Amino acid sequence: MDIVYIKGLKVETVIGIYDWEREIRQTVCLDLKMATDIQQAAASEDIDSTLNYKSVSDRLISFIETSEFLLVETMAEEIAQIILNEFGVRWLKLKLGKPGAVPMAEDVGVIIERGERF
Ligand SMILES: Nc1nc2c(c(=O)[nH]1)N=C([C@H](O)[C@@H](O)CO)CN2
Repeated sequence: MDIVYIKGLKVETVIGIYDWEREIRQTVCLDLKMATDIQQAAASEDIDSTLNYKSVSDRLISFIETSEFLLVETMAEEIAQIILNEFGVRWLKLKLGKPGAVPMAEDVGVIIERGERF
């Protein structure tokens, strides 16, 4: 199993449970590992033979920028389902951080795995 990854993808969005959070945009930061097989692309150098991290990034940026979730849990789950359903990924690990949410902490958030490893 090979991995295509995206690290430190930062997107501004409306997220949070408090009234004041519904009035501002905050940064969420994604680290994403997606299982794939890179051998065909490595041999052919054909971008269509692999998982295009630019395409995944663009889709997620668009989705997150227009979303208005209360919880990071819900956003993480929805992101995972987009990757599994739209990009044919069979397993992923997603870290979704909300840096700045807890001033005394460097970062807070969730880490989830979805799908089956192969
Ligand atoms: N497990 C979670 N805990 C908290 C969340 C969350 O989304 N998941 N959200 C908040 C607030 O919105 C917080 O980010 C504001 O500081 C608190 N706890």
